[in-house]
Amino acid sequence: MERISEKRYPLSAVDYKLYEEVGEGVSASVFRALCIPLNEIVAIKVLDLEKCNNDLDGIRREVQTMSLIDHPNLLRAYCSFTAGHSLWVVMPYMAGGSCLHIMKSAFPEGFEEPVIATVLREVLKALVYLHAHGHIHRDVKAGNILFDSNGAVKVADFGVSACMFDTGDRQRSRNTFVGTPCWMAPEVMQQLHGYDFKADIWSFGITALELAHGHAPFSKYPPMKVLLMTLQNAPPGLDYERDKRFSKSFKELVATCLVKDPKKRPSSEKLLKHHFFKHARATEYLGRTILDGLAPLGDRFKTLKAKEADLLMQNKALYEMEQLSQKEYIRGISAWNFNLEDLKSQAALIQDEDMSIAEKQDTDKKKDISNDLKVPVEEQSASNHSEGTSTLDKEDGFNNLQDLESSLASFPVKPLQALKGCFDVCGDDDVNNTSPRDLDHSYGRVDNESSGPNKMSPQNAITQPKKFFTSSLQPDNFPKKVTDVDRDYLQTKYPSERNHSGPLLYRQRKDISNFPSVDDTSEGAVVQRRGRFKVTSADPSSMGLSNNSSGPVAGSHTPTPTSPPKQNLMVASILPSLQCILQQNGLQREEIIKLIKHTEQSYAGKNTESIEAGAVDILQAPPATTREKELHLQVIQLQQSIGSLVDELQRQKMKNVQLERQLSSMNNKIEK
Ligand SMILES: Nc1ncnc2c1ncn2[C@@H]1O[C@H](COP(=O)(O)OP(=O)(O)OP(=O)(O)O)[C@@H](O)[C@H]1O
Repeated sequence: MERISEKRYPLSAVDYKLYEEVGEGVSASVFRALCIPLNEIVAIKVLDLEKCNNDLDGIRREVQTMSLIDHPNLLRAYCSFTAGHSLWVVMPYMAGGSCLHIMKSAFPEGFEEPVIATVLREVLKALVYLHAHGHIHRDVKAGNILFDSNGAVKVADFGVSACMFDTGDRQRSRNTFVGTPCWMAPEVMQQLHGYDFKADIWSFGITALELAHGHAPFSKYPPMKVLLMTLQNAPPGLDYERDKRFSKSFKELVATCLVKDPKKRPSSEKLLKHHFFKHARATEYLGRTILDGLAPLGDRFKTLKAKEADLLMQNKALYEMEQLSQKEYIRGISAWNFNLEDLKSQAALIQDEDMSIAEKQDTDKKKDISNDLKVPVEEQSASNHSEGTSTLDKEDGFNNLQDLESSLASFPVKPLQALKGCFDVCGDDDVNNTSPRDLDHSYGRVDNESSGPNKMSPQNAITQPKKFFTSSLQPDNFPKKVTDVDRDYLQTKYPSERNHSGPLLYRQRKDISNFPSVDDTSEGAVVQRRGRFKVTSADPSSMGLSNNSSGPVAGSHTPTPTSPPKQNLMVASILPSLQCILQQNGLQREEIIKLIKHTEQSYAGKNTESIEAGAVDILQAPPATTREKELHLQVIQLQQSIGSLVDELQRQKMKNVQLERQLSSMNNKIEK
């Protein structure tokens, strides 16, 4: 066991000389530095306290944990002090950088098995220590595994770690949603019964896959989708076909960790005895195999930053979006804390196009996806048989939400079906061809602003963009330009890149704004803030909808805080349906008006005399010429279409009325 250093590190900024930047996190930059009195190279994490908002408690916790730990595989803090508006945390300098950075720089397809075994064994030793001391790390991932110049491994980032022996607020924090979605254990997402150190074992399993492939499973999907996939799909794993290069014992190790039931996962201590670790070597092996030949950390960091800037510049739109959202998002991924029901209602609004985009972008990863998503449970870990097995229907992407749909079965028109109908009305191109600027406008982050369609000017479109569906602002074509490795890095650094949580909402808004009978589409004021997510409320009247219409995301009604979650979900889902029906009605009405105009014009143009005379009924007087006969036929056809459209309109109106009644009675029930 490493002894806590007897050296006394100075507690004043003047005693340190900052060199180049070697890393960047949520609200911190990490610098290589010289501790002048000790003549020692250290790393200093400089946290801008002003940017940390209210998270001083989290910072205090991280620094406290970092100072107290005493294990060779955990990155400890030598000391910390404030300097102006910053907090400086002095720690050992890890010249190799993070595992994620190394993969990005030199191993985009992942590492060989002996490297993986060696790294994972070291990480596991750190977890054994942490768990034995009552800590859950909660953010185990390649980005938090650091190497020194000799290949020694240290797990970093205790920003979100929790102590299992805590009481009060901190104990409660273990019932919150913390971690990074791709690495996050299902029980952490569910927040039903809290979680324990087994959550780290899940993240450890995901990290194993990350090291094997160069990216975490599901990393190409938006965070909300990752959550749903993790909860509802069979756990990811190494595939016997695709991952031939890996041993059976590695596959078993991964399968053992990625069991949805935390009780069935082994403890870190037990896992350390797994026969897979027989493949592990001394850490010097890492120095030789993965660190040798790499540029100095500062240069690599600069290169990655430049590459990242390049990627962002390639898609200026993305750049603009990220300017607005990255800090919040990055903060968000390490400290998610929001309500799963909100999440589900937002996820219900995800159209599955990201799936097809991802596939288009990355055809050779198709198998990957099918393995991750569609491999029958039997092919996964045997222990996972009883776990979630739903496959993802790429046609509509809605069977993730079967429970939602069935809960709405009592409605005359199932909302999700109505939504599908809406998609038919609004083509994909509408979304894909729309500039991100338009997207901004359509999302209209115009809290407290009454904004009709034509009021969505660039000036007023974004007033509070950061936390609001960050990623839905991403242009759909961005992933095409990003490789798997880039993707993973960006997923960590700019995780919203793939988050297309908004197209449906966008479409609805856009369509409504084009719809003449809906007066105003102003975006609602934010009424609830759950972590990075906001629940919005629009003025119902401004939506041109009944007061009973409701829906936390697309909608017009503040959910009753005391409502049972399922009812909230139902209420949340009705509004989009109503909007769709209204849109359809509107479109049909427009059609009818056009047809009537067309009919009148034809009639007026070709039968001026008859009309002027007002005596001849075009339908009764037999047409004289062939042309007249044609026109006559046309008029009859047009009248027939008008008739059927009017019928359809009536039907839709009836449905509207029924839905509104249902909604109103539901609201009454909820209020009771
Ligand atoms: N001691 C160190 N030596 C060398 N590089 C480091 C050290 N500590 C951190 N880094 C680099 O700086 C990056 C950011 O540091 P860190 O993860 O601590 O910040 P953070 O704000 O907690 O980030 P996040 O919450 O996004 O994981 C790391 O990913 C790593 O590449």
